[in-house]
Formats: sequence, structure tokens, C-alpha cells
Amino acid sequence: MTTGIEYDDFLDLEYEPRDDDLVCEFTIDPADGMTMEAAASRVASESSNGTWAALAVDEDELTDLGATAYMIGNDDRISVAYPAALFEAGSMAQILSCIAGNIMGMKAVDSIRLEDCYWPETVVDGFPGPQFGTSVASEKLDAGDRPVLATVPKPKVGLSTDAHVQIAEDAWRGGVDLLKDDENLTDQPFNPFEERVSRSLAKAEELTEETGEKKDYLVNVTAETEEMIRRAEFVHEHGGGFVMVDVVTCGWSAVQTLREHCEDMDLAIHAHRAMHAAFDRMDHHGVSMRVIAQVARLCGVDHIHTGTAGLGKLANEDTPGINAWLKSDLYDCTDVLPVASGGLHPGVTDALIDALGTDIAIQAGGGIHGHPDGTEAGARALRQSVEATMQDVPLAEYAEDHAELATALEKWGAETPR
Ligand SMILES: O=C(COP(=O)(O)O)[C@H](O)[C@H](O)COP(=O)(O)O
Ligand SMILES: [Mg+2]
Repeated sequence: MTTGIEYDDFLDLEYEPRDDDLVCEFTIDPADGMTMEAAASRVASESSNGTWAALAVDEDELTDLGATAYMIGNDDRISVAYPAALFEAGSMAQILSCIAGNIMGMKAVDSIRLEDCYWPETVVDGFPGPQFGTSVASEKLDAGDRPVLATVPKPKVGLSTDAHVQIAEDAWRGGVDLLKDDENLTDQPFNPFEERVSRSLAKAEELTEETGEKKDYLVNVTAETEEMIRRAEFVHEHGGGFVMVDVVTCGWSAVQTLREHCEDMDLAIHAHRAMHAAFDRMDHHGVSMRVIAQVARLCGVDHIHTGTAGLGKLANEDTPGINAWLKSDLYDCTDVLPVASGGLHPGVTDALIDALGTDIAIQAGGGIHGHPDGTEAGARALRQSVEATMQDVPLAEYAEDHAELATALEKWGAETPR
């Protein structure tokens, strides 16, 4: 006996999602002449098992994996439920090819944005999730209850290895926990990977000894996948506890492979999100940062950049909401430490912690190295701004007997750079 598959089969406003459905919320703008219902059913169809033409299939030869558009809101939002059996366990590439694949370009909608996902346990269980998450603050570092502090040397590329290591030393001595490579610093001749990593990690050990606080390094291992694994092994062999990867430009399959190897080496993964804005910057089309963060958590990164709640130099989606999701219960999946970065300096630390809490990493590049008295003073100023905020003392008051903070406040005040 044959069964028909056509668009109407993918819309059922009475449908109640099952516990093991993956539910996705989209904002859509139907094309001219297309109703919300018609557009919604086409989205559900193309992202699961339908196509533009009606099909007749032998029932005995078909597992019905059709999605159901079951809710159409007043605000151009629709909800689509996908049966868990549609998805290959543990393959983020396959999941995204369904829920954020062809539908992003279909003519039935003028625009479509994947806003949010509700992940069922069956799908989450296919992924490893993070190894450490927020616990890095005490398990791998000595940050305790305060935010983890990190800095990226600036200029972001072009510094020699000597200059890079000197900046690292100054920043660690001044009070940051982590040195971080920038997103486009990998293995270039002016500062080759192996020399940079071996010398910086040796310096981290010295500074750990000197300061009595664990110092470590977010090493950018971004590369073609096999080379990336080789670089992660190099970090491990030289005593590093972290790697950094540009998750969007590398792709999720590479991240999944890296995560697998990091398990054996006890390395935490710091996710830089360069290029995320190509997907999430437009509020009517693409994939939200919220979903990108969800995907990153399932794939197993321990930290991810989620923005500054509007206090930095880059456009941000809902940072507090995304951070709350990263720390929320998700079956047995470990949480993720959110990283605030991009245009931060000591003068905004109080507002930042007020907006995002203390369970974050604060990363400042220009806001440390641009300090009039240099990197060490800049790092001290950032650390002082955190101490003040943790003790509930206004920054200006704390600055009265903390010279580095006073100089930073004089230079930047509480401005939000552009
Ligand atoms: O280099 C920096 C910040 O440098 P600086 O502190 O000098 O601005 C990071 O790449 C951005 O934070 C990325 O943005 P986001 O964190 O939003 O992904
Ligand atoms: Mg950067």
C-alpha cells in the first residue's frame, strides 16, 4: 500500500510534542502570496522528509520521519517538532543539515531565523558535552568565586614571540589567570606556534610559582582537523591545560573530533566564535547566538564567548539569557563557562558583573594593554576592579588607594567603546 507525502502532512495545530521530539522555534516571513500556515508546513517538510512535489511511497518501505509545524504565534514565530529518529546520534552536522539546512534558502519564505531549540534527552545523550565547564575556575585555576580573568595580547597579530611572551609575563604578574591567543593568531612566521607555546607555557609555570596562583594559556589550535589535533597534543606535552578553537570557522565536526581527543589529554576547550555574526547578527534571518551556544555545549566546549550585555565594542544578542541557558540543567550534560569579551576595560567591570554575575570569564585585550602604564598595570587595574565589585565597593572609591585602577578610570571612565 502506498502513502502520500505532501505539504499538508507537515502542519497539525493540534499536535502536542512528545518528550523525545526536538522542538525548534523559528521566526519566519512568508513569501508574497504564502500564508503562515503554508510557509510553516513547507519549513517542516523541507527540514525533515518532504520535498516540493507530492510523493507516493510504499508504506512498508518507509519510516515516517516527518516533522510537524504545530504552533503559529502572532509574532511570526512558529514551532516545529522533529521526531528524534530523524537524527543520527552524536552528529551535529547531520542535525544542522535538517533544522538549519535548505530551509535557510527556500523561496517559500523571504527570511527565516532559527531562534531556539528544546533538546530532548535522546539527542543530548548522543553528545559528550563539556568536560569541565564552569568548574575550570577552581579545578584548573585558582579563581574561586570571582570571574576568571583572561587577556589577549594586542596587536592581535604581528608581535614577535619575544614580545608575546613578555606581554604574557606582565599580564600574569599583574593578576590575570589566562593568556589567550587571538582568533587569527595560529602558526605564522612572525610568531610560530611551537616556539610561542613552549616558551609561553614555560613562563606560565614560572609565574604560577612566583604568584602562588595557577596561570595557564588558551592556545589557539585552530587548523585543518588533523593538524589541530597535533597542536592540541603539543599543548598537552608542554603542560598546558587549555586549547582554544575558532568553532564556527573550523566547523562542528572538527570541534567534535577535538573534544574527543581532549578527553584523553584532560584539556579544556575555549570556544572563540569568530564569524558567528554572519549567522546571528540579523534579527530576522539566520541562526541565533542562543542556538550556536547550545550547539557548542552539546559538542563539548568548556567556555564560549557570548558577548558583554552591550557593554563592549561588538553587537550582542541576549547575553544574560544565553548565559543562563549555558548553566541550566540539561540532563547529564555539564555546564559551560560564558566568556565576556570585546572592548572591555576596568571601568565597566561593575556593570558587567551586575548584568552577568560572577560565574563568567572576563577577557580584556585593549582594556589591559592600552593602560597608560602598560600591560602589568592594566592587568592590576582589571583585577582591582573585580575585587572592588566583589566587595561591593564603588570603583571610584576603590581607586582612591589603588593607583592602577585610578589611572584606568581616568582614561576610560565607564565608556562603551565602538
Ligand atoms: O580580541 C577580542 C577582544 O579584544 P579587545 O578586548 O581588545 O576588544 C575578541 O576576539 C573579541 O572579544 C571577540 O568578540 P566576542 O567575544 O563578542 O565573540
Ligand atoms: Mg579577538
